[in-house]
Formats: sequence, structure tokens, C-alpha cells
Amino acid sequence: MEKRPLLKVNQAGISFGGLKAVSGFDLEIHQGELVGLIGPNGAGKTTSFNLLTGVYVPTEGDIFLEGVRLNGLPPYQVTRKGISRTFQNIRLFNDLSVLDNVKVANHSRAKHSMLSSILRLPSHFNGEKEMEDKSIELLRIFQLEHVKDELAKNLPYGQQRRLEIARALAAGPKLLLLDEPAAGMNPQETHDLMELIRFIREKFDLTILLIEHDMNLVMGICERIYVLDHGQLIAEGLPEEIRSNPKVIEAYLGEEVSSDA
Ligand SMILES: Nc1ncnc2c1ncn2[C@@H]1O[C@H](COP(=O)(O)OP(=O)(O)OP(=O)(O)O)[C@@H](O)[C@H]1O
Repeated sequence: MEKRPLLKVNQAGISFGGLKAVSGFDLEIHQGELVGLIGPNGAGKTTSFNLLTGVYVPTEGDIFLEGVRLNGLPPYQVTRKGISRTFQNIRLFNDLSVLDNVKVANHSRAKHSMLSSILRLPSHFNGEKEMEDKSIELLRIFQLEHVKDELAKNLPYGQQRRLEIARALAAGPKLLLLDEPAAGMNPQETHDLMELIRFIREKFDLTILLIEHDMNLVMGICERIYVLDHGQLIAEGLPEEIRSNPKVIEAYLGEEVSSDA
């Protein structure tokens, strides 16, 4: 019997006024896969992430994580079910320290109860200590431990991008959605990021779906790729299949995208 996919999206879509931003969107991702979602500007990639994370409620179709239907759940509940994300435009708590940015996210799976926190029971302090240790361990992996007390807004751009991923991981996701993680990075930073994405997938037993314009990154690390254009899926396949797919090439005509990965 074939294994059930971790994420299954069945004919999902959403319209804004008359515009079908995404429609008939089908996606199946299995545990441990690293999958890319690409497409020209305005194709519907971020909107798809917003559907998957409860920011938008689909006006058509269904979304299942481990067989559980997610339609209509608010974003914080989707996070609890196991989907975390980063954003195209970095969204950190700018005036909190780097460590606190990760600890806040860690709270969504804190084991100690609200009551123990209010009453300041030992389990509260043990829980806090455990959370801090876990957060620092994450910062170490992302090479951010040495700036843990800095305000997030004072970090250089590349470090802010890494902090966003660390924060998404702190919630303990099964599925991590990365929205243009390499945006604004130089080639060396992009290369290091690819290594980091591979590493965290192994270390945290993650499944990853990433949106990216950098074709070197997408073709270099994704095992399968989905392609959206004008809100519709136009292709799905292995990187080498996608690279030579006439529909994909046509969709990208006029876009400044290098495909010489
Ligand atoms: N809240 C909204 N209200 C109205 N239209 C929207 C909304 N969100 C997205 N759209 C429209 O849906 C379409 C898809 O946008 P989306 O941001 O998902 O594309 P994208 O593939 O992520 O593009 P990019 O690569 O430029 O980030 C666009 O035409 C956009 O203007």
C-alpha cells in the first residue's frame, strides 16, 4: 500500500474579487522530501503558502496534513498541527533580542502549563530552562549564538534571514515552508544557506517546501519541483525535467532568471 503523503492539497484555490489568484492547485509531499515551488512573478506562490498556513481560507478544494483537514484553521493552529513558515519580507520581532525571537516561537509547544507559570511552580522554571537551552542550541546551529543578546533589528541582513528560519524551527514543525529564503543574499551566503537547509532537514527530520527565484538553489537542492503560472500548476517533476519543459520555459520568457545551474 502506498504511504500517505504528509501534505496533500486537493484542487485548492482562492479568488480575490474576480481574480483567481490560485486555482486547481494539487500538491503531494511525502515525509522527508525537499520540494521546490517556482513560477514567474505574480504566479501565486506566496498565495499558496498563505492557503497552506491558514492566512487565507481556500474558496475551493482541501488541504490535509497527515490526513487531517486544515481548511479554515487559523494560522496559530496550523502551526500547532506542524506547519511553520518564513516570509518573503523578513518578519522578526525587531525590538526583541535574537534569543527572545526564538523563545517566543518555542512557547507554542511549551510543555509547562499556563497555571504553573502563573503560580511560578518548579515545572515553570524547569520548562523555561529547557526552552532556553533548546533555543540556544538552535542559535548555535544557525551560527547566531554569539549575537543572542543583540536586538533582531541590528543584525545584518543575512543573519536576519537565518534567524527567521531558526524561529520557524523553534515551533517544532513537521513541514517547513520557506518563502524565498535566499532573497537578497550574495552567492556565498546562498551557497551556505543551501548547506544549512540540507543539514536541518536531516537533523530535524523535516519535510521542506520552498519558494525560490534563485534557480541555482532550486535546481541544486530540490528533489522535485512544482511550477505555477497565472495561479495554475503548469508542471511537476524532477529538476532536469522542469528545466527542459517547454511550458516552463515559455512561462519564464521575459523573466530574468538564470537556468544555468
Ligand atoms: N490579498 C490579496 N488581494 C488581492 N489580490 C491578491 C492578494 N494576494 C495576492 N493577490 C494577487 O494574487 C496574484 C498572485 O500573487 P502572489 O503574491 O501569490 O504571487 P507570487 O508568485 O508569490 O509572486 P512573487 O514571485 O512576485 O512574490 C497576484 O496577481 C496578486 O496581485
